Amino acid sequence: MWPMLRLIAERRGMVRYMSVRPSSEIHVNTNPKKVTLGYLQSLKGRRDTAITTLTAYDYPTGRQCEVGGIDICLVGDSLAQVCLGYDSTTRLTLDEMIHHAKAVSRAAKRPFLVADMPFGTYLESKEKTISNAIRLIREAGMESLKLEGGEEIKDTVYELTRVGIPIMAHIGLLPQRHVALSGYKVQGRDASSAVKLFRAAKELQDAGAWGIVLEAVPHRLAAYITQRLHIPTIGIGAGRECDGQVLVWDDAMGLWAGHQARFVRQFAQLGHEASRGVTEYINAVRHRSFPDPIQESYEIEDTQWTEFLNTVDLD
Ligand SMILES: Nc1nc(=O)c2c([nH]1)NC[C@@H]1CN(c3ccc(C(=O)N[C@@H](CCC(=O)O)C(=O)O)cc3)CN21
Ligand SMILES: CC(C)C(=O)C(=O)O
Repeated sequence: MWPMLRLIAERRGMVRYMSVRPSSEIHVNTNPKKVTLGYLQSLKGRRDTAITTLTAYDYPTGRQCEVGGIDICLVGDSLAQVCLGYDSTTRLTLDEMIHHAKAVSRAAKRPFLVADMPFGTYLESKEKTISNAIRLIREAGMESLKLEGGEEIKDTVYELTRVGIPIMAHIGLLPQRHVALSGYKVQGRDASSAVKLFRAAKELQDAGAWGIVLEAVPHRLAAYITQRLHIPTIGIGAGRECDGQVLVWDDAMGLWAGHQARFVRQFAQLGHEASRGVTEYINAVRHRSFPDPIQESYEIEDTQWTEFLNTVDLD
């Protein structure tokens, strides 16, 4: 856009969120080929592009990710809250996760598919963890699994990686531990907790994680971690220096009516649109303008109708 036009548009709030960089310089993967770990790794440290991730919970959201060209579809355990109406992700069962992840994998073929291991499914024993992980890969068609936790879960990450299951780590704000952490709070805001997070990131990388989600950490810390790891970082509330970004589908699309974290930006207002649609539908039904007798209804030929009436009149 011409600088003058941009200025006018900016003043009118039309390009509030547009990058200052001309879009021609931004690398976009238009390759319809399957997103692989190798491709994601190749995006590490790239300044001219970023790994795009959205959560998906069912066939339609998986389909939108597929068609829109999203790199990673995450079947996050936020599923518990945004789709199933539970008050915490800790309520989600493995069977519920598998049921939804299956639907996503039927829809999203090109994106790399990652599912959260639900709370408690990777804590009991090594054997139980591996058999739960195998169900998510075999039954649900997932390609990788995400685990919340710091250096205390590095052995689990190692064991799963060793049997050939690609693992994504997740540090910072850990929603599965919201009770232990006294709520959903930004992590790594003081020097000692920042050190812990940095060390955890390195340990998880050494344990074999192929990538790591950084949730709700100061952007300077996320940038520091990103620069010092050789695996991609995917941020949520972790600033723009991460190798990629992730948002919850319902947050990004304006479908979530509950609490919105500071890091949420709505890229569409589907909730408003759906409310408008419901109201319009109710009005049309009550005013008997729906359905239209020609466009939205079916005919029976006059001769058939007469024959019908003659037949029933005889009864
Ligand atoms: N709709 C939705 N979006 C999410 O991102 C999300 C879920 N649900 N459910 C599971 C977890 C929970 N998450 C959350 C929930 C709340 C905050 C939050 O309110 N954070 C405060 C931080 C305040 C502070 O420590 O200063 C904020 O105001 O951003 C953050 C992440 C992320 N996940
Ligand atoms: C917010 C993302 C990273 C997540 O873990 C989830 O959707 O559960």
